[in-house]
Amino acid sequence: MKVLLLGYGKMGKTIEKIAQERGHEIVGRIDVHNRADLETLGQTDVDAAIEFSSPESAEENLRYCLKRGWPVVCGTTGWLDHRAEIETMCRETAGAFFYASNYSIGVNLFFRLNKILARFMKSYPSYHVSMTEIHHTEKKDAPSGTAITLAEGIIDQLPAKKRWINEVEPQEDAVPIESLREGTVPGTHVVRYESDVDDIEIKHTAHSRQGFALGAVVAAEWLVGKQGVFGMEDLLGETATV
Ligand SMILES: NC(=O)C1=CN([C@@H]2O[C@H](COP(=O)(O)OP(=O)(O)OC[C@H]3O[C@@H](n4cnc5c(N)ncnc54)[C@H](OP(=O)(O)O)[C@@H]3O)[C@@H](O)[C@H]2O)C=CC1
Ligand SMILES: O=C(O)C1=N[C@H](C(=O)O)C[C@H](O)C1
Repeated sequence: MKVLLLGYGKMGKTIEKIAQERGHEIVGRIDVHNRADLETLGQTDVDAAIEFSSPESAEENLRYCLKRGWPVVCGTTGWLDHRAEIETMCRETAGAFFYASNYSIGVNLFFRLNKILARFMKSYPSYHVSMTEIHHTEKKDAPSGTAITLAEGIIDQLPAKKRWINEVEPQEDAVPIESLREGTVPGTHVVRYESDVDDIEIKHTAHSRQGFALGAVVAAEWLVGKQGVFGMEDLLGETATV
């Protein structure tokens, strides 16, 4: 597979290594300084683009890929106010777009566990839900995309919770998300239910970026030849061996 990397930072470089180990060819490494190189790539030079850039640049990059007819896997967080427009453009152009706030298998299992736990906790209103996410100090967005997906899973299950807030002070109708930025932490997420007498916590700790990068490459392999808007539920429904 001929892979175009849009965003060549920490994730772009980790994805490059894994893609090459899996036998793929990297046909472009685009960052903020060499965007003009995109114009030199022809329609058939790219089988799949993998977009891990910044909250400010993702939407433009995605529009560009869809315009060029390149299937695109996106992992960038913090741009989702524009998600509906990109999904519409994908359908209108008969393109292929895959998005996940987190590509690691472990986190996607954690998403499921989070929903199951929230469903249980619905019957125990004396427990107060809150979340903490910890990431490296270079992270641009807060809360993390993963934390937002977890909060959405809780809001789906707990009728009293209508929204998330990125602050620690509790509010009756909100899931509070605390965002901590420490050293080089790849990504840690904790969901907590606290009562006067005890606490229940579930936690996912990424040890490196390998899991995110492998998931993104597998998603690109899966996306080639498809049309539509996809996410991890579509991929994991079919793949047990990632
Ligand atoms: N979904 C998932 O599983 C994961 C998602 N992420 C998300 O991926 C994104 C990238 O993370 P990370 O690699 O750590 O960040 P980095 O800051 O290390 O890398 C971002 C890269 O994007 C480049 N960039 C900036 N603007 C543009 C542009 N207009 N076109 C092309 N490239 C551009 C930057 O260039 P320059 O350095 O020159 O500014 C940089 O090379 C973040 O949003 C992060 O939250 C991260 C891990 C997992
Ligand atoms: O910026 C990061 O590093 C990460 N971002 C994603 C997010 O915002 O959830 C995924 C992972 O936690 C690492």
